[in-house]
Amino acid sequence: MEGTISPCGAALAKLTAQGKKIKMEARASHAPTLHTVHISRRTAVNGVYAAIYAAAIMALLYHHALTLLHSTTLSSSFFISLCLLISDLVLASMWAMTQTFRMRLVYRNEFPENIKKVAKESEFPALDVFICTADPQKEPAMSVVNTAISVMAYDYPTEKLSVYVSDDGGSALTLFALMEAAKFASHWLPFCRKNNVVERSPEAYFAANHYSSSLKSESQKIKIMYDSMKDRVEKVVERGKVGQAELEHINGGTEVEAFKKYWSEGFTRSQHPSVIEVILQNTQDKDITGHFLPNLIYVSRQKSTTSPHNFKAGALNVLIRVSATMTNAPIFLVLDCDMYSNDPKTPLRQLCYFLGHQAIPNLGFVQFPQRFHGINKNDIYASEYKYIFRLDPKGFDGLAGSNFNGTGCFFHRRALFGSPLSFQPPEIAELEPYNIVKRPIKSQEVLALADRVSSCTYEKHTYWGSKIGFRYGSLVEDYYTSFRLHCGGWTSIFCDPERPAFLGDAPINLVDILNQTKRWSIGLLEVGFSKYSPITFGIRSLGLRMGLAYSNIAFWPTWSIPITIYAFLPQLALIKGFPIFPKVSETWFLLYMFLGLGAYGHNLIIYVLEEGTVQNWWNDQRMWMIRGLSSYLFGLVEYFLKCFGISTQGFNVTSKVVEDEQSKRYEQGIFEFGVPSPIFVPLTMAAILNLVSFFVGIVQIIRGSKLMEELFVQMFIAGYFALNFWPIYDSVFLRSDKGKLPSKTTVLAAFLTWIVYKASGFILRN
Ligand SMILES: O=c1ccn([C@@H]2O[C@H](COP(=O)(O)OP(=O)(O)O[C@H]3O[C@H](CO)[C@@H](O)[C@H](O)[C@H]3O)[C@@H](O)[C@H]2O)c(=O)[nH]1
Ligand SMILES: [Mn+2]
Repeated sequence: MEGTISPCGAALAKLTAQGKKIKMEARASHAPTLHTVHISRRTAVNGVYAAIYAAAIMALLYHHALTLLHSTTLSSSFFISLCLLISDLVLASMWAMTQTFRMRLVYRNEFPENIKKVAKESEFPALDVFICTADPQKEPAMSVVNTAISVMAYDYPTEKLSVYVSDDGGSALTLFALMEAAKFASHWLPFCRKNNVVERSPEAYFAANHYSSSLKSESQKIKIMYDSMKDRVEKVVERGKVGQAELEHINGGTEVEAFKKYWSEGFTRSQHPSVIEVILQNTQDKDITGHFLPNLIYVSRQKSTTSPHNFKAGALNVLIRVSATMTNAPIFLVLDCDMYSNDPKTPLRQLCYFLGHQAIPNLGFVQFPQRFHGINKNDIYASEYKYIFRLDPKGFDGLAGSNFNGTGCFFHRRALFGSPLSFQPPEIAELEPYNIVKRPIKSQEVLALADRVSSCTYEKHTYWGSKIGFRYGSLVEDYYTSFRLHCGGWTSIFCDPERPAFLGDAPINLVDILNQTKRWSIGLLEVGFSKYSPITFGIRSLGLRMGLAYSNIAFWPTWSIPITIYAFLPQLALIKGFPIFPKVSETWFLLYMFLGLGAYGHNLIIYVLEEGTVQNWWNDQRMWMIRGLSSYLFGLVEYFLKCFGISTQGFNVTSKVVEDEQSKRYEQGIFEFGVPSPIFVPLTMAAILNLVSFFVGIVQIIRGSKLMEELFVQMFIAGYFALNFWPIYDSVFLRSDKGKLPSKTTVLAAFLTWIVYKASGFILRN
C-alpha cells in the first residue's frame, strides 16, 4: 500500500469517500433514503415479561435449594432434586442469555431503487462471488450450475462481477458442468434482461412455469436448451467421467487441455495439484447479443493428505487469495452451492449499507437470511430454522450486528484483514485488499500467482485462519468468524427483504438433519470451550449483552442435559409411583405451571408474529426436543471424546440428493428414518419410556393406588413427550415403508430402556 496512508485508512476511504461527499451534498439537497430502521414495538412488553419470568425462575431455584437441604444426603430424593436443579439451572441460564437478543428486534428496509441516485454504475464497487462445493456425490452438479448462473445473471455491471466456484471435491464433472453453464449463460443472461425475469436460476424459473403467452415460444426455446444441457451434465455425472464426445462438444482447445492435464493418473480428491480455470473472462467473452459476460472461474485448491485443509473456511480463504490475484473486488459474496439467488437486485440492496451518506461505519458484512424452497406443508423438521436464521439475527442486529450464517452474506474484503483500526497486512502485497490488479486474469503472471496462493502449504507460518480470513478451529466457521470479527470491532447488518434474496435446499431426511445439527454442536462447543470463548473473551471484548448472545449459541448442545433428564427421570419415577413434583394443591405447582406454560406460550407468540403458523411452531418445538435427545446429546459427547483424543470429527457434508420415494413421503409429512443409526437410539428409548410410563400412570390412578394430584405433573410431562413422539410410534407400529425406523434400532432401544429402568431401581427407592 502506498506511502503514508495507513492501509486501513486507504481501504475504508475508498468505500466511504463517496459517502462523505454525498453526505455533504445531502445536507444541501434532499438525498434519497437508502435504508431505514425501526425497533420492534414489543420491546417494552418483552422487558416486563422478562422481569416477571426472571423472578419466577429465582423462586424455582429457591424451591430447589429448599428441597435439596431438606432431603437426607444421598437418598433418592436428594439425587432427584439434584438432577432437577441441574436441568433447571441450564434452562434458566439459556433463557437468560436468550433475552439479550429476543428482547429488542431490529427491522430494516432498503431502497435499492435509490442506489443509482447516489452513485453512478461506473462507481459501484466490484463484486466477487464465492460459491463452495465439496462433493459431487452429495451436491448435484446441476445445483452448483444453477447457483452460479443465478448470480452471473445479477443486475450488476458485468465488468464488475466475477463468480468463483471452489470445488473441494476436485471433480472434473463440476468443471465440465460449469463449462456447460457458461455456454448456456450466453443465452440465458440476455433472455433474463430482455424479459425482466426475476427467477434467474433457470431450474426455479422453469419449475414456476409461469410464462406469459408473448414469452412462450421464446422461453420454450430456451427451456429446450436448458434441458439438453442438464441432460448432458447429468449423463456425465452418472457415468462419473467426462467422455470424448462431451469434450468435443465443449469448445475444444485450451479447455479440453485442462481435463487432460489435470485429471490424469494419480489425481485423487484428497491429493491433487491446484486446478484454476478461467472459464469466462469479462473483457473477452460475450453473450449472443454482444454483451460481455461476467468472469467465471473454477478453483480447486491443491490438496494433500499431509496438510490440513480446514474444510470450508480453508476453501474460502483460498478464494479470497485467488480472487485477490485476479479481480480483488472490495466486496465479496459467500454462497453455498445449494443456495441460488432469488432476486437479481440483491447486490444493489446490500450497497445501500456500504455506499452513500447512510453508509454504516465499520461495516464488516451484510447477512441475508437462509431461506428455503421445497419445504413441506407445516415444515415437519423445522428446516426453516425460523429462530436461528430469521428471528435471532434481528436481535443480534440490535446489538453489535447479525452473526454470519455461512451463506448469503456480503463481506467488505477489508474486514478479513484485521480490525478497523489495525490493519493486518497479508504476507504478500498482491493480496492486500484494494490492491489494484493490473494484468488480465488469464495472464501467465496472474495464473502463476493464483496457483501459488492456492497451494496447500501456502498458509504455513502466516496469519491465515487466525488473524486473516475466515477463522479456523471450529466446524462452524461462520459462527466463529463473525464472532471474532465483531470482537475486533467490525459491525454487521441483517437484511431480510420480503422477497427472499436467496433460496436453498433443506435436507429432507432425519438422519441428515440430525447429523447436520450434531456437526454444528461440535463446532459450537469448540468455540465455547476455547480460549476465545464468548463467555470470557467475548464478554470482555463485546460487553455483557453481545457476549452472552454469542454464548447462548455456543452452548446450545447443553440443552441436551435438561431435555434428557426431563425425558427420563419423571417417567422412571412415575412407573415406580414416585412423585417428584409439587402436588396440584400446593402453591409451588402454580409456579411450575407459570414457568412451563409461560416459556412455551411466549415462544409460540414470537414465532407466530414472525410470519409463522401454529403447526409450524409445534414442529419447531418438537424438533428442539428431538435434537436434545440426538444431535445435541451426541454433539456434547463426541466433543468430549474428541477432547480426550478418542475420536475425531470432520466436516461431513450434508447430502443434497433427494430420492423420489423419500421426497414423496416428505410431501406427505411422514418422518424419514430409513437407515439404522445410533443417533436414533436415545430418542427411541425416550419414546418408549414416555408411552409406557404414561399408561402405567393411568393404571395407578384408576386403581386408586396413587392420587392424580401427586402425579399430575409427571403424567403431564410424559403425555406431552408422548404426544410429540407420535411420528416414532407411527413408524414403529403402523408403517412398513422403507423410511420407517429400522426394527434393529427399535429392538436395541427397547432393550436399553429396560436396562435403564432396572438400573433406576437402585436409585429410585423409598
Ligand atoms: O470441506 C468442505 C466442506 C464443506 N464445504 C462447503 O460448505 C458448504 C456447507 O456445507 P453443508 O454440508 O451444506 O453444511 P450445512 O450444515 O448445510 O451448512 C451450514 O453450516 C455450515 C457450517 O457452519 C455453514 O458453512 C453453511 O453455510 C451453513 O449453511 C457447502 O457449500 C459445502 O460445499 C466446503 O467447501 N469444503
Ligand atoms: Mn447446506
